[in-house]
Amino acid sequence: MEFLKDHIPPVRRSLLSVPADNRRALEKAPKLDCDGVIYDLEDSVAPEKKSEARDNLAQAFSQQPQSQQQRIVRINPLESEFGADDLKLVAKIKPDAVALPKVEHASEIAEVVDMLAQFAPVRPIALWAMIETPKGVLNASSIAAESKGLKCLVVGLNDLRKETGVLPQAGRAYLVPWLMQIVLAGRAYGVDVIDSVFNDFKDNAGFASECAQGRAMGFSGKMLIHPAQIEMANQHFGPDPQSLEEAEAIVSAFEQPEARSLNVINLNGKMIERLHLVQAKTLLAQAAMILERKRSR
Ligand SMILES: CC(C)(COP(=O)(O)OP(=O)(O)OC[C@H]1O[C@@H](n2cnc3c(N)ncnc32)[C@H](O)[C@@H]1OP(=O)(O)O)[C@@H](O)C(=O)NCCC(=O)NCCSC(=O)C[C@H](O)C(=O)O
Ligand SMILES: [Mg+2]
Repeated sequence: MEFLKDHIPPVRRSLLSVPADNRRALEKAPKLDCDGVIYDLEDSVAPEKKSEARDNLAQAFSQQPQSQQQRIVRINPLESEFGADDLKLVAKIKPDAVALPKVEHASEIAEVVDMLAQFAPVRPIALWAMIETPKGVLNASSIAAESKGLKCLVVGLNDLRKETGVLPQAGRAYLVPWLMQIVLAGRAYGVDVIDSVFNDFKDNAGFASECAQGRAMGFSGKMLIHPAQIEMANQHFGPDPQSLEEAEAIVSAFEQPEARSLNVINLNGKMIERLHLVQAKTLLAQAAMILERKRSR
């Protein structure tokens, strides 16, 4: 896997949102098997608790300076009375990324990048954008194309439903065109795409079917609200045994001397090209990363 070493896309199957004012949840989060934690200062924290929530995060990060999980802090909008203080905290605790809610234009990302460069000039912090308003969806491609430092688009369907009047329905039929627009925008510009939260955390069948749909649509993972959703998200968005077996077979087939100078081969009645070899190697590398993380826990 030598050639992939610096290019393995980060694994983002499961991203658990944790309200930063909830000390119990903050304590639990680092021990959970999710790929990332989104520490929320925005909608899950009441205005009078924002300051306490920031203090909690400062304490949590100082107690655990490194983490196997990707750590993302979702701040309040910059134009709100809380945005600037949130960003100062981000500059101090240095998470892996800062998530900006309700992004509608690339200029909002640029503004955060500039402010962070002032507060924390040494190490740039990656940006994630929540796409959860009608303008956000319409502008998803310019947001992805023009935002330096942007690594992820995360869909927020609660806000999008609120803003558009689309009803929550199994199968998300009326939302699928917008979801695909966001997937396409991200993929066109090398920005990862994460599917929205599923609110009914006791409905396992509904959640499983939405994970399967999100995976089939091309999302890399799902934002989660409850620890009970982690395992299923990991299963649906992670490499399954059959895909791993197929990936091994593809790698091995291209290693045969007779395949070395071929760009296309017949593998058990299926056309396989070198682009499938790249996909196979990426999958195997991600699976190895997941295993390694499990072992070192
Ligand atoms: C939804 C919840 C309020 C439910 O909480 P609770 O009633 O405490 O659930 P349980 O009793 O089932 O909890 C069992 C234990 O698990 C811990 N727990 C629960 N949730 C979390 C969590 N998110 N992270 C870590 N740990 C968690 C409880 O503390 C219990 O532990 P124990 O005491 O040991 O038994 C709650 O799950 C919750 O607040 N979830 C997150 C809400 C949130 O972050 N909202 C913002 C993100 S959603 C979003 O972004 C929408 C988007 O913007 C959009 O527009 O769509
Ligand atoms: Mg929202």
